[in-house]
Amino acid sequence: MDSNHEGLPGLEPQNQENDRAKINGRSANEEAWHATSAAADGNESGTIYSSAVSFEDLDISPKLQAELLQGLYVEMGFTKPSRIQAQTLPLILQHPYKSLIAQAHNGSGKTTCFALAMLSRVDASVNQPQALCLCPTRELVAQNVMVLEKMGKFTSIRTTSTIAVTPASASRQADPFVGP
Ligand SMILES: Nc1ncnc2c1ncn2[C@@H]1O[C@H](COP(=O)(O)OP(=O)(O)OP(=O)(O)O)[C@@H](O)[C@H]1O
Repeated sequence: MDSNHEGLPGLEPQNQENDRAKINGRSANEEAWHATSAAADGNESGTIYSSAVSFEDLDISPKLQAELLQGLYVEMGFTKPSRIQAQTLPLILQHPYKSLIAQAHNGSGKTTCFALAMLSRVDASVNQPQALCLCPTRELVAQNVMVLEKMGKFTSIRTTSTIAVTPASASRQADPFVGP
């Protein structure tokens, strides 16, 4: 978030963000996305890496480019990459592929970074699992599957999920009175 924002008196930082988002009529996620996107438009070009101004700038697989751009524009409703997307996607999509650890604010668009990378780097003509996304919670599994299905809607790529059942999670499921 913009570090120049004055804090709202009497609120914790997280509550201040939520409150500011409510005042602007946006969800906290939307607010965060607008803030990071605005920063990307500013004069913060100190990076040694190239960054993408548009989704067309990216090395999306030529075989899937039209379908994935349709997914991004039509299904997801995006117009241009957010800052974290602009900075990371060229690294993930360009040969030689790099391993990447990235950190950015909640709601800054990180999911698209790995979702688009997974969809672009699989070979849709090969009918076998080619990309694996490990998630720490079942809610994130559901959220990521939804994004992958929407973004990949115009491709023939299929997404499926599996949830590990541990003794602890199995006993929680068996007892309806134990919390999530
Ligand atoms: N390039 C973009 N243009 C417009 N909206 C976007 C863009 N990228 C992401 N969004 C939207 O911003 C919201 C937050 O994106 P996303 O969930 O990918 O962020 P995140 O960084 O993964 O969040 P979290 O840290 O909470 O998991 C979503 O509603 C998503 O559709």
